[in-house]
Amino acid sequence: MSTIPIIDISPIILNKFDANDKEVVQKWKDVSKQIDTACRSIGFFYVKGHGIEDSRMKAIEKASRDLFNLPLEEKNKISITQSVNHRGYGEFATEKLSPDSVDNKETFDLGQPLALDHPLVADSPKLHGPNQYPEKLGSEWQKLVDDHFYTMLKLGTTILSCVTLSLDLPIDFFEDMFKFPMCAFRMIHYPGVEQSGATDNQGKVSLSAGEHTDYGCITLLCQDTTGGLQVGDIHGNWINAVPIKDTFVVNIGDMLNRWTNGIYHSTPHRVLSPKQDRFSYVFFFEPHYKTPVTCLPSCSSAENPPKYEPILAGDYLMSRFADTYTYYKK
Ligand SMILES: O=C(O)CCC(=O)C(=O)O
Ligand SMILES: [Fe+2]
Repeated sequence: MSTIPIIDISPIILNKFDANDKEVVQKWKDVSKQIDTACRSIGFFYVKGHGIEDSRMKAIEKASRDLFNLPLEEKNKISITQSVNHRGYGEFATEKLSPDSVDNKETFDLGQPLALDHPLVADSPKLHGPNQYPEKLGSEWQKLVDDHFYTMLKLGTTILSCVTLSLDLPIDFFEDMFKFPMCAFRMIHYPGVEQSGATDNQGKVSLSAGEHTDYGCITLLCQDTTGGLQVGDIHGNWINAVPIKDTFVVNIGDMLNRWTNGIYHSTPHRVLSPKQDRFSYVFFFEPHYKTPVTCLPSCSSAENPPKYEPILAGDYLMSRFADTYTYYKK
């Protein structure tokens, strides 16, 4: 059975990349190699030594409980179904990660707030623009989640730099593409259910998030101590991505799989129905809408020609959302 590697990224968190410092370059290469190996095999890894403080994650946990504890009427004032750019609160039964079942979860999505007159918003209003915040929780709440967005953006950028190094691309290759990104920070609440661990009469286990692959580039997940995330390996086994203190679970999404011509694996995963309420905090790391996702220069050869048609990153995400969100089909 495969295992999900734990990668200590502290050497690169503590040493900013500097092409003129051989020792530092070697540290970056060592960490990048481990990340690259995981991306080419199981497509999932844990990162530790990431520098994000436990106190921050505790504050985020409280912020998420405060949000989900609000009355439904209050939460629905900022419903994602009323948002033109996919931000805000998602009620139960809003999302279907697998076509077989509706997910048993509620969500809150937030991105980089851009003013309506920003050129990217004028051009691509479906995934760029303002956020919706719960008015009742005030400006402190808003500041905390906005700050967290930028903290996670920085971590995502660091991991992408490792990918850049591993794939022999110029170090600034992705820089402009991620300046005004479509990244989303998402809080998820899965309620505890009685049938946790049970199977139906066809032997199917009870799920709160159906089997799926992620749509974007890189996903960074912080989960509480409940457990339930499972990752599919190439042998058809489900591996438990058990909660490990002070780590993020990182995985590759379909967009990076396309970009790398299938070299990096976007791996199916799912969430078992928990016995008790479970909370997770996910950062989806994506470039701006107009980014052309075209086979990366180092990922094709005469024997391995590009497998996928070029597509704009935003068009790709939108096509995947259309398959997932029940409200998009109204
Ligand atoms: O909550 C989790 O552990 C996983 C969530 C997930 O896979 C997703 O939202 O794409
Ligand atoms: Fe996922």
